[in-house]
Amino acid sequence: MASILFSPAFQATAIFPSTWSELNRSGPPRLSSILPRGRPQELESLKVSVEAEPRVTAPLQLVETERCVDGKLAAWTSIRQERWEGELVVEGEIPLWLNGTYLRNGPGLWNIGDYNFRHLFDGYATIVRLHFENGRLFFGHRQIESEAYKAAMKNKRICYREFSEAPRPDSFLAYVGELASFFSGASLTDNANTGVVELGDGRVVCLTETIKGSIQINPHTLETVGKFEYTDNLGGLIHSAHPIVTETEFLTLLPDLVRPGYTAVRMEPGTNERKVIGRVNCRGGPAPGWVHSFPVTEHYVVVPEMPLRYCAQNLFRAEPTPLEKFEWHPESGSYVHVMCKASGKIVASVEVPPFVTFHFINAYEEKDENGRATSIIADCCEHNADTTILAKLRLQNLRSFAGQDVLPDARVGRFRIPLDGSPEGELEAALDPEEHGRGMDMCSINQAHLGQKYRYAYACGAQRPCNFPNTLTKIDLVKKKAKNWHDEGGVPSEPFFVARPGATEEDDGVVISMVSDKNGGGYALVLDGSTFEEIARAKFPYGLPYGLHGCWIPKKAS
Ligand SMILES: CC1=C(/C=C/C(C)=C\C=C\C(C)=C\C=C\C=C(C)\C=C\C=O)C(C)(C)CCC1
Ligand SMILES: [Fe+2]
Repeated sequence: MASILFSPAFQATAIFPSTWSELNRSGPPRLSSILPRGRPQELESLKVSVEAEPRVTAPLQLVETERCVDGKLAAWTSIRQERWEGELVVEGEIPLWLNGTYLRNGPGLWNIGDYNFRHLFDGYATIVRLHFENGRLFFGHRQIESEAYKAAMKNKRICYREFSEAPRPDSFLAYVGELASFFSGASLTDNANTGVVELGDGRVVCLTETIKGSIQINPHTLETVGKFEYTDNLGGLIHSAHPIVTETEFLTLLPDLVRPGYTAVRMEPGTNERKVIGRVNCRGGPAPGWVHSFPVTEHYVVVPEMPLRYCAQNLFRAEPTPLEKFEWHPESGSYVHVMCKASGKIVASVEVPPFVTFHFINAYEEKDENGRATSIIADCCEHNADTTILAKLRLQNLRSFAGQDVLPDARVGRFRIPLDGSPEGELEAALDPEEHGRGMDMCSINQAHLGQKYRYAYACGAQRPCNFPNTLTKIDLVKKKAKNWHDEGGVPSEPFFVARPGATEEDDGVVISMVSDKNGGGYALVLDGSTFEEIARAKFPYGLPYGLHGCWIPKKAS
């Protein structure tokens, strides 16, 4: 019997489903008591009993090096337990107008017992919830119960093809029992670990790049509601991980791996049916370029075709390949296509310099004096056309930082796409990348400026030397300057901007992030959107794995 002291901050409901406990037999100790509820300030220091479970020589053990231990970044370690919920003690002041829920999704479990996954993007999804209510902050996390996760828990081995991991054929066949499935989309994962969106009708859906990996959750309990089934017959295996979601529509791109091209589709709130807006054929290469995200303007869908292209063989290959599911084809050219949202017609298709991006920031139309669009500006987090960032995100590299500056340079890549029929578009840095330490990814903007002219972007930048973006940066695209926030030795996740209700200035609001600190712990962070100064933080009961993307669900007016 061991005991640890938790600060009064944590009034926990600690729940350990048998699957988790079985999986991590030698893992973290179990909280055996359920702590009282009440204002944290009113609670005494709580002594929580923990019992270490007997170590067994089962195939599934949480390996010592994978554990979230003090003094080691929790960002690259598996989540400690399947779920937790409680109130956090807030240092500083959360603005009283900030009422609602920030949900953040990401890969949080990178091992099945002593079997360790290779890549950041392989982990089974962990959804985290920060609920803000009248200055108070409630926190929770939970595993998403995808088929891939449930099968791994049940069979104690990986059963579906993840980003860089593939099951041994006998694992999947034993699970699904059909030879044909191994070579079809059925063996691909539904591990919805990449993002989370609230649809216009209030349903909350976790996403990854497989269409089958669209999973509805309950935003209050984080419970998995079930698979989000699309009722149309559009078929296909993959879609962009980042649909554009507003109160009135859900837009996404479906890459066509058979006849290389992209179909843009729209789904209306209250329905599960995607309708085709239009299609564009690829201009180069054997397969469509990877389209993790794409931007829109008021009237157009911008379809990027990057030379980092899907590779159908790699999707079904058992052995890891250098670029995972992709191949680099610089000779195939790089293009940007512009599709009219109303008619589906292609109004521009230009060749651009080579680029590598996961995340578009925003796009807008530049207009002439008659209000006619003359060109499109589209901004993205651009990795200097260098694919090495994918390998840098392997867990072994992330976990082995020894002070060398190994993070490849990135910039805000600004495309200018002429709408006058010119064959070429431009791509340049929107500001000197030194402003943000030459690190640039995981961006957000004020959503009121989606598809519109905008001035500010929030992202993760770098303070070098580093092996991963380690700052939060606020970029002023007009002054071409950045304000940077940094906690030495820490790793912050996507800075998410939430506008103050009634605000008239673009940066009037807060920026929410979650930070893994150098001591193995972590905290929720709230920065002022305008000054970019810290206004509040709240320590988590333990450090969390790195998360990818979130969404804000404002408190509904009663
Ligand atoms: C890509 C395919 C799949 C899986 C994709 C997944 C699970 C996630 C992709 C996440 C990305 C691209 C995140 C990017 C983050 C960038 C960072 C943090 C950069 C920092 C550098 O500065 C499936 C689902 C396996 C299917 C096939 C295709
Ligand atoms: Fe993403």
